[in-house]
Amino acid sequence: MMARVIDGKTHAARERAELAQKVATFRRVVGYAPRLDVVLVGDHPASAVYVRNKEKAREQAGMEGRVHRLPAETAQHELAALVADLNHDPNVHGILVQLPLPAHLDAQAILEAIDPRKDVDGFHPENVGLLALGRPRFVPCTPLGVMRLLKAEGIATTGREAVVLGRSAIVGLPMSLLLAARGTGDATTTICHTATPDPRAVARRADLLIVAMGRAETVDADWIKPGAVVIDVGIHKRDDGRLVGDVVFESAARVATAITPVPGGVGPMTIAMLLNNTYEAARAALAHSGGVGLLASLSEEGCVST
Ligand SMILES: Nc1nc(=O)c2c([nH]1)NC[C@@H]1CN(c3ccc(C(=O)N[C@@H](CCC(=O)O)C(=O)O)cc3)C=[N+]21
Repeated sequence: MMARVIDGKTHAARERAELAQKVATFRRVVGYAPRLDVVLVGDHPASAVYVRNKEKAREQAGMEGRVHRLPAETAQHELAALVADLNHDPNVHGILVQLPLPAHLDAQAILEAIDPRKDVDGFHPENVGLLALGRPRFVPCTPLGVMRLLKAEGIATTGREAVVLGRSAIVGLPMSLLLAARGTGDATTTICHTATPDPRAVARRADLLIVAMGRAETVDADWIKPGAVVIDVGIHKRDDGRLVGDVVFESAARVATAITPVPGGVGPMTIAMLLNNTYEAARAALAHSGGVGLLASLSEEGCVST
């Protein structure tokens, strides 16, 4: 029996359509649209593609935004100055600095310079801390997208064994926090990383296996308990141009009960969640600036946060 293939593209399209409705109402009631500004430094080829995809999705959702393209040799203080400008611009609700940054720049310092209330990536230490404490504000888009995908597919996590392969700050760590969180994942959650002696043996215990190790086509059928759900967060371009994940899809799909493909799995959900976070940032900014009456009108129109 081949696994069911989880269609992230369709789920993401539905998420974006629902968001577009909320954005249209927001614009009508409040008089402007949520705005996401993206900062792209240099000409990393994959980043250029991702940023273009984000732009397309943002426009389709009816949201405002700009892309700030800076040359690869931009200095730390120049990038920091742009971030400060965006922090202070009341028309900008969400800020995303595309990673990776060129090697001479200190990415951590830049991420910490972003106003945490505009940090729609959820990478600022304040937002990571809130998530760790079970009081999430902005949750990183990829793990949030995975949780939405599981929910939409009717895949329960409560009381199940979840294994996360990878402990990165942008995927593995927040993914583990969400899976373990009370009232969110409620799963028994294990993290495997580069110091785990036998990650395959641990992976094989998983009812739900999240693969985010950043190594092309590494996890095959031998890593998977029969009937497990497999979520592949990896994305790599092979020499022949083909996109692949961290999972050997054909092999894994023979053992799993459901699996995400690459492309068309987690990636499209990531972008949809980025736009959702930006909408929430705009709502929160409105509340903060005393737009209580307008917020009430939004709620009456059914635009409640989820
Ligand atoms: N500050 C920051 N925030 C990010 O969220 C961020 C980042 N930097 N740097 C790079 C990674 C990667 N990432 C992806 C988003 C969408 C797809 C996506 O839509 N993938 C499509 C295919 C895209 C293609 O055709 O190349 C798919 O999987 O179907 C992939 C990868 C966000 N990232």
